[in-house]
Amino acid sequence: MSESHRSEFIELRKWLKERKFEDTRLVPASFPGTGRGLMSTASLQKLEGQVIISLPESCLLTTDTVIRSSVGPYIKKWKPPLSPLLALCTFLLSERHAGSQSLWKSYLDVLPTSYTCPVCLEPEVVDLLPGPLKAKADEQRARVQALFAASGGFFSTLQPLFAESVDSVFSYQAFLWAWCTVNTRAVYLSSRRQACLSAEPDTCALAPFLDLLNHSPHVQVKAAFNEETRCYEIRTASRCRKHQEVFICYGPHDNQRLLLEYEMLVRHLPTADKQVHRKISILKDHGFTGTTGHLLRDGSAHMGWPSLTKRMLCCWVLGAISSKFDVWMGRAVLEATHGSQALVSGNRALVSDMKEGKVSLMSQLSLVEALRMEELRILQASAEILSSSLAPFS
Ligand SMILES: C[S@@+](CC[C@H](N)C(=O)[O-])C[C@H]1O[C@@H](n2cnc3c(N)ncnc32)[C@H](O)[C@@H]1O
Repeated sequence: MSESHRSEFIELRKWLKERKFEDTRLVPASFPGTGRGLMSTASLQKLEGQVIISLPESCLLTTDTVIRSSVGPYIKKWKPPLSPLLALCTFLLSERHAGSQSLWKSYLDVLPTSYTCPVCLEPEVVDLLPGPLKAKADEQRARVQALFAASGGFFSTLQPLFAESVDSVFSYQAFLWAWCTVNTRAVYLSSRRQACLSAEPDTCALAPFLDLLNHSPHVQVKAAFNEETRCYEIRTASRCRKHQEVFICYGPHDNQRLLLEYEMLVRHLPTADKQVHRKISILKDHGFTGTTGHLLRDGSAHMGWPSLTKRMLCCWVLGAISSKFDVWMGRAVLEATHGSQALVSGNRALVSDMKEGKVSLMSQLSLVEALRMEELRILQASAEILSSSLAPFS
């Protein structure tokens, strides 16, 4: 359903037009599976390298924008220098506080008000995440908390800019919102270097409107800043029909997207595999040490949440069963896969029970439930593949 009639999107269009961006081929819309995204109003034919969106430099929010703004002089003075990420977060919070006075109001008004990034989840929800994701969530939370704690001194220097206490403008909750905004929405720009910022890579830019594009692993895109047109351009090699959602591919760096990648690995199992030895060596790198006993111990339910990576790599190896080694490894992994399915089903049931008791955590628990469902489907698919691969040997 198109959302272009909503007042915030009408304002955003005006704002973009003032900055020389006009595009009638893409409109904001809400989709049943992916939520808010961009819909094509015309058929986008498969044309190698066709530009689907071209956003002028003036619309991009980069550290240049930050340095030129009211917080710029404070950033320039602060030692040791701020990281580019902290500079962007500071700007977002300062502009959000400025409200209707902000030049970026039209963009800020369409940003999500809350996020379900692992760092925002309640600890009791994080505990329900699959093991590897929980470890990443814990690490991410520690990193963000440390960054916030280390930034208090700088935030206090900004007091002359605000009528209210900087503690409320730059509260931890506000900081989390800004951090998640940058982390979930920024596009990659080739590195620049601001003399007044730390040497960490300065590669993030917020790209209003363009950042409404959702991810699909099934499309091929190229995204880059075009030095000639001075626009950030996305080119696609994928077809999109009229009134359908237009996707881009965010790449391999997004945690949740990694699950989707595993699914693709299952679907694209090779029928004949010439690289089985190489794959076995990869398996070993991932903890399968090469004897049945080790494999069972490592891959069975005893270890809690067996890593999906290991399981998927096993399936990959078993795309061609060429030796006895493959057969016993396959059987052991199949057994472990069945054990994991039971564990994942149990965890999912636990999440469903919790949802009934904790209405306030509903959206967070729904996310965990979706992840667990995904995990279950992957395990079921793995078990099916393994069973059929092993059938000739039983
Ligand atoms: C760059 S924004 C894309 C626009 C976003 N949906 C919005 O409403 O502002 C990235 C965020 O969109 C959501 N997203 C992107 N691709 C998705 C997908 N395929 N399915 C569900 N949510 C998706 C995730 O919350 C992600 O953090």
